Amino acid sequence: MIGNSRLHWALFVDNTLNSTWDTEHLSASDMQLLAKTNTLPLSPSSTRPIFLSSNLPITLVLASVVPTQTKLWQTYPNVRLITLNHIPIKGMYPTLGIDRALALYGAGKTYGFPILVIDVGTALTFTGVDHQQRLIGGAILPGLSLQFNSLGQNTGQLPSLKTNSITSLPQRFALNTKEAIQSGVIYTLLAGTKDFIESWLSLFPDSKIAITGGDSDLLKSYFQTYDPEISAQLISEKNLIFLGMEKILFGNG
Ligand SMILES: Nc1ncnc2c1ncn2[C@@H]1O[C@H](COP(=O)(O)OP(=O)(O)O)[C@@H](O)[C@H]1O
Ligand SMILES: CC(C)(COP(=O)(O)O)[C@@H](O)C(=O)NCCC(=O)O
Ligand SMILES: [K+]
Repeated sequence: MIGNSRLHWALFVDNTLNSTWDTEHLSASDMQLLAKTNTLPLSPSSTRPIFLSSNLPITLVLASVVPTQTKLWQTYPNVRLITLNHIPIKGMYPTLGIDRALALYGAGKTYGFPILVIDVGTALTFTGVDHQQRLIGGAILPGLSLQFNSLGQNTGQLPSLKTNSITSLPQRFALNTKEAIQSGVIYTLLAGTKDFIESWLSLFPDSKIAITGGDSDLLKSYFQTYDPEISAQLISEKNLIFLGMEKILFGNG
């Protein structure tokens, strides 16, 4: 899965999700080497890729929301691209992100329909589907890092905060710059997310709510203090997209 911040990898063995890891986006020259040697990167995103090779031909199944990266990866041998046409959800609009459709399908098949998926990634998305597997719709806003970075990059005096520097809920009425940014971004995100959840539950009272993405643990931990009742309803699953892929590729579930 090619996301906007990084690559998310999963190994499927015997038609089953076996393991997952993340790497950085690859360069064109890395890509040429991979294609030539029929190898794939196996490493955490913080270090330089090392390469996994196999004696068996590996089929690479690709889903992407980054067209430049999609183009690069299509030079790899044995590559299959997953598109919206493969996803049995009704009423999807043509430009819906494939990551949203896969996560929605993975979540629905795993926990049941209807379901609302909250993906706290580069962008933060809400995506909801009803009992009949029909897309109801959703919303897109900047994710946590994007909000912090846009403040840091577009002002003269504000620092670009890192999400990992914030471990607990900040003081709401802050008396320094760093905490004022944390308070503004986080309390607004919590209030907005709560409002989307309540609005969804008023339409589908028996719906499950699943949360995924790079900053989902962080958002869920803030909710534990901010609104324990909502927090208890959030099903955390990092692999929603790959559960969706598993079901589409192998019909599991
Ligand atoms: N090790 C990490 N590397 C990059 N981003 C991370 C990491 N851990 C948490 N994050 C957060 O996750 C966000 C990206 O979300 P994620 O769902 O992983 O990516 P994508 O949007 O590429 O699918 C980043 O903006 C960052 O705030
Ligand atoms: C909204 C997204 C940018 C989220 O991407 P991500 O944060 O997961 O990298 C992606 O799903 C996308 O490009 N969607 C297309 C527009 C839409 O879904 O309506
Ligand atoms: K994502």
